[in-house]
Amino acid sequence: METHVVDHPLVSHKLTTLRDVRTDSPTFRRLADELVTLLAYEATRDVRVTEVTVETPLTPTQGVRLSRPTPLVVPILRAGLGMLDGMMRLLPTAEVGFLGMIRNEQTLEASTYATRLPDDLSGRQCFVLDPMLATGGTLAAAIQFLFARGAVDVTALCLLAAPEGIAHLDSVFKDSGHPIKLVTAGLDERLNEQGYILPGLGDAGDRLYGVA
Ligand SMILES: O=P(O)(O)OC[C@H]1O[C@H](OP(=O)(O)OP(=O)(O)O)[C@H](O)[C@@H]1O
Ligand SMILES: O=c1cc[nH]c(=O)[nH]1
Ligand SMILES: [Mg+2]
Repeated sequence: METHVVDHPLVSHKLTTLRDVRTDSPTFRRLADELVTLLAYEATRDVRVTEVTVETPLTPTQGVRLSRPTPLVVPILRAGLGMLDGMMRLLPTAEVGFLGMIRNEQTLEASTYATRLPDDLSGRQCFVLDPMLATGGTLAAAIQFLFARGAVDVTALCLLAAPEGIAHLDSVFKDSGHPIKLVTAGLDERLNEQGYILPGLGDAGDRLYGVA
């Protein structure tokens, strides 16, 4: 899997404040939104475009427009919802599918409680949004849903990733023949005994929306 850790002082600054335990929910939501827009700029570097001719007030010239079918953006509920607006700001014509997934706190197994995706994703570029890549179980299952419906390539945007999660995705998809890309604001050290990313930022869903 191609992994891109965005190295930019604004990204580091916003991520540091997200990590801070004193950052309240309204500030956390705003910073996550801003950070995603910066990640989205990197994540869409290979978005497919088609050459077109456009008339300026002076003369025709060559340019590009986003190709059809439009990309599909898939936030993984709940915490991925906190990344949706920031992504759509850069890709306003994208379509949005939804996956509701939750990780069992004891077994760390991911399960799916909601699926609202187009049936046919043939030829679609997909962007999956989930702030935390921990064991990788959630993201692996989400990506499998997309490939099963015919998606051709998948880019995951995560605020933070753990080495264990990246290794898991590498092993699950190594023979899949499908390109997968990860764009993240930070690659952290490891998981703790409860499967939380260290140093991390805690439970992203709780910090965005409160304890459910
Ligand atoms: O890589 P994994 O080990 O699978 O863990 C990562 C998942 O855990 C969190 O979701 P959570 O289950 O807390 O649900 P929430 O978004 O509703 O809080 C997070 O948003 C990821 O989806
Ligand atoms: O550190 C972690 C790991 C999984 N999910 C979170 O929200 N945070
Ligand atoms: Mg959570």
